[in-house]
Amino acid sequence: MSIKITFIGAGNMASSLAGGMIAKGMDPINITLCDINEQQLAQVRKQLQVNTTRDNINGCQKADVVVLAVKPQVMEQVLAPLQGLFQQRKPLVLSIAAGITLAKLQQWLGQDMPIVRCMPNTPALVETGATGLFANTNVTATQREQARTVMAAVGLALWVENEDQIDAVTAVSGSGPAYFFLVMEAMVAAGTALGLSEQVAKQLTLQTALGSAQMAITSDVEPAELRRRVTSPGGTTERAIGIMEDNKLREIFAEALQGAYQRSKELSG
Ligand SMILES: NC(=O)C1=CN([C@@H]2O[C@H](COP(=O)(O)OP(=O)(O)OC[C@H]3O[C@@H](n4cnc5c(N)ncnc54)[C@H](O)[C@@H]3O)[C@@H](O)[C@H]2O)C=CC1
Ligand SMILES: O=C(O)[C@@H]1CCC=N1
Repeated sequence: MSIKITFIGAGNMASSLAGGMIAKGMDPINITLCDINEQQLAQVRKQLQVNTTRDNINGCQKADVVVLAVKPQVMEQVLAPLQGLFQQRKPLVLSIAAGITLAKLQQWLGQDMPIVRCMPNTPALVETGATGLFANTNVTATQREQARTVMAAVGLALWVENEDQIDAVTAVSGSGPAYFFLVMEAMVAAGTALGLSEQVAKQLTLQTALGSAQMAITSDVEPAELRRRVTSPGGTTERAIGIMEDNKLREIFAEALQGAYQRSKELSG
């Protein structure tokens, strides 16, 4: 990939995406990260050997693709000074901000800008990210492929059918790693309470998470059936799953994801 990519914002997500792209073979010389925080820039320079700048306009001068990776709350003020340059150069803009609609981005950058809303997640850092994408009508077929290729460099990249589904993607996979990390935390704590050392409980938990995901991904069988195969009648799993069902685990997930979906909508203001 010899396209030039600039990230506005050099935080968690930008460094995960840039790190994943470099791990996939992209030359860091073609990657620029912009941030107002010099410490943040020093860290990514050291970690990734990318170009960095505190000047967003300067950082976007040569970019073919600009990834908007600042918090949704500051997006409007960050984009205002960039509108002139973007109108001249028309780079492909990928926004990863939760809840910021294409309508808002077009209002801030120009109605004719090619923009793709993307919702990645942090496992992009280890090339196992999951991203949902939706493009506005200014994006050409070549640019669609460019956007997909950028995100596919760090994992699964899927187009969704309409913009509303990006909020659902945010609830499922954007925020999703945090749900699994919480489950890991809870299992390690519970295993430790049962007498295992924290280190052993952690290793067993993480390997179990990895193995379960691997099985679910590679098998033709549905997760529900894989679960049943672990659950011997009258056995230990049945007892544990029964307690989870009695405590309404499914309802908790339904409510939690509905909350994330609603919050994604609220962030669009
Ligand atoms: N963290 C996650 O798991 C995911 C986050 N997102 C989205 O990614 C975006 C970034 O999130 P994080 O990386 O977690 O946030 P972060 O807080 O780690 O990074 C944001 C960076 O933007 C910088 N910044 C603030 N004002 C700036 C300006 N005027 N010019 C340049 N840089 C500026 C901050 O200094 C900070 O380093 C958000 O919009 C979020 O909704 C999307 C998917 C997953
Ligand atoms: O929590 C958030 O708002 C962002 C979006 C998805 C993951 N992190």
